[in-house]
Amino acid sequence: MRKKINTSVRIRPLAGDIELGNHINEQREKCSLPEIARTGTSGRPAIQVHGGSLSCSGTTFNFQASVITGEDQGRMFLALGDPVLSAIKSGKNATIIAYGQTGSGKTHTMLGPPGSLTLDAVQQSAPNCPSSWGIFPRAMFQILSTFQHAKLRLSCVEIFHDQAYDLLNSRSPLQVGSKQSGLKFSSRSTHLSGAKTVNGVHPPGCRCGDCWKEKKRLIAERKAMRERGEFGNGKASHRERKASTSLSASSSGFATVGETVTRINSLTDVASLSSTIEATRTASSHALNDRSSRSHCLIRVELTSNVGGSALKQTLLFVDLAGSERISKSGATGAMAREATSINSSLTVLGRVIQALGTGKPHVPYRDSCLTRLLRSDLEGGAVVSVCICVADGEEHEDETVCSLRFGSRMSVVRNEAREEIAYDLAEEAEGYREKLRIAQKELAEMETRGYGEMFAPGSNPSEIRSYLENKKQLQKFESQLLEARKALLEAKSKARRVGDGGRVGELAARVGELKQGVDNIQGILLRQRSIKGFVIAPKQLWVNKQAQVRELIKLID
Ligand SMILES: Nc1ncnc2c1ncn2[C@@H]1O[C@H](COP(=O)(O)OP(=O)(O)OP(=O)(O)O)[C@@H](O)[C@H]1O
Repeated sequence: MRKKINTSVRIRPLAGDIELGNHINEQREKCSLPEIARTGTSGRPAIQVHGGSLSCSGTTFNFQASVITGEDQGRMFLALGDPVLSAIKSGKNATIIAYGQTGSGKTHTMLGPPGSLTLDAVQQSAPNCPSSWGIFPRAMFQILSTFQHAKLRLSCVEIFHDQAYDLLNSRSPLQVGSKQSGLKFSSRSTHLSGAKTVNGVHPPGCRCGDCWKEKKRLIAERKAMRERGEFGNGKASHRERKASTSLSASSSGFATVGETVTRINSLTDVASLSSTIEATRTASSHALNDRSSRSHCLIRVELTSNVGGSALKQTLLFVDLAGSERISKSGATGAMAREATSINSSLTVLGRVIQALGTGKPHVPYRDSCLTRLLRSDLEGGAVVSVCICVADGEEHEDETVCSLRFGSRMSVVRNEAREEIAYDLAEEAEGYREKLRIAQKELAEMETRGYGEMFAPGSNPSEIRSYLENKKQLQKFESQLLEARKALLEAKSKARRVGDGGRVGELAARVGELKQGVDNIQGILLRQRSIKGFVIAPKQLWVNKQAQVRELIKLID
């Protein structure tokens, strides 16, 4: 049966309320909202809640939503997390999306306040879940205790300037592939025919006559190899390619390819991965938020359980969107203003997608942004979807609040039908993936011998090559040290808040600063080395795609 998307509204208390502590919000929840909210706050409240409806700036919204005010993360989880857990128990996938203007509390709701997802917090609240934690870690806490024999794996992707990055692998860029065509890549080469060659080698994606002939020859050779049985039977192989290498063969839409996937066995793993995400995700400070996320963050958890000897794979997706932002209010300039424009335009596309789904339009513009491409299968019935609209109370936010509530009201009329996932033989599936991996690795090696990977132009200075490779290694080392130092700083800050003593915070903050400087320096040197004409020849798109496919298959077999 097609069900409406479960919508909740979370009202971030006025700034004064947050500073004064929980007791104000407790009173506020018990009493009639507007009057009590006016006491002891720095701003004036703008949102009124009357039974099931909300009004702001003269506009009333009657969509059926649970309205949560105050700082209590447990109540928020009851409204949003519970439907998700029931979906998982009934064999379906689940998705939770946090939407709202910048600073309205999306990250607070989805993950928790800055620096709260630490090992220190886990130890202090054991055996319970830390009270400040948001929906994602709370859901993991529940799943770890309910599905004790299930295998849990997590990956995390951020979308920044419409490009996907792997947050568990130093923000390395990720390809987005179509699930229906076995995660084939949708990106097209932008190089035009007649592109200049560098020392006789053609640039990636070159479409000149010679490259076109070479491509045709490669295709013919691969076909011949398949017919000779080296890549398996031709017809079967074609069918296999048609069947998706993604999680579910029947699913439509797009997915990132080859991102890092990490096992979760305990709440400690959840805290450790969450602090990696917090330390790696792109964030900056502006007038409306000290730590504003500049990217959309998609945390995907894969749960594999044993059902009568077969494996049932389900996914939970937690989406913390970047906030819509009025540049005049946030005061963003330069790169930050460009980030805001990119965030706003991807949210506009999401709005158009929701509008089209809600009004039953035949065309839904999923392809217009990376975010909507990745959410497509979930919105189309791949998952039970819940949305949390985050709004910030206060007259100064009225316009943005009305916009967010409008989005919520459009979202609340969208109906989708989440299918139950089917259990299947995991060993048989892994066998199929192994065969595909063998073929993909062979093709990758073949491409490398033909010079499709990153390489140095013939005749390059050997000492320059050595220094370039050394710098690349050094960058990796510095990046992992920076991540560890950032995580240690989060832990130290959490401990300092608890015991009221700064301890090693200053020392660690200085270390983070030094390492960041080191990373920036090496990145600058590498950029200069890469820009020496004809020194490094960038890998061809075909090779990049094949490499991502190999990583994806390894991930699926694991
Ligand atoms: N309900 C709440 N109770 C207490 N504090 C809150 C609440 N919501 C948000 N905050 C605090 O407000 C600040 C901004 O919140 P947060 O960073 O989650 O906003 P955001 O919507 O994710 O912003 P952006 O889109 O800029 O990333 C944080 O310090 C957060 O802890």
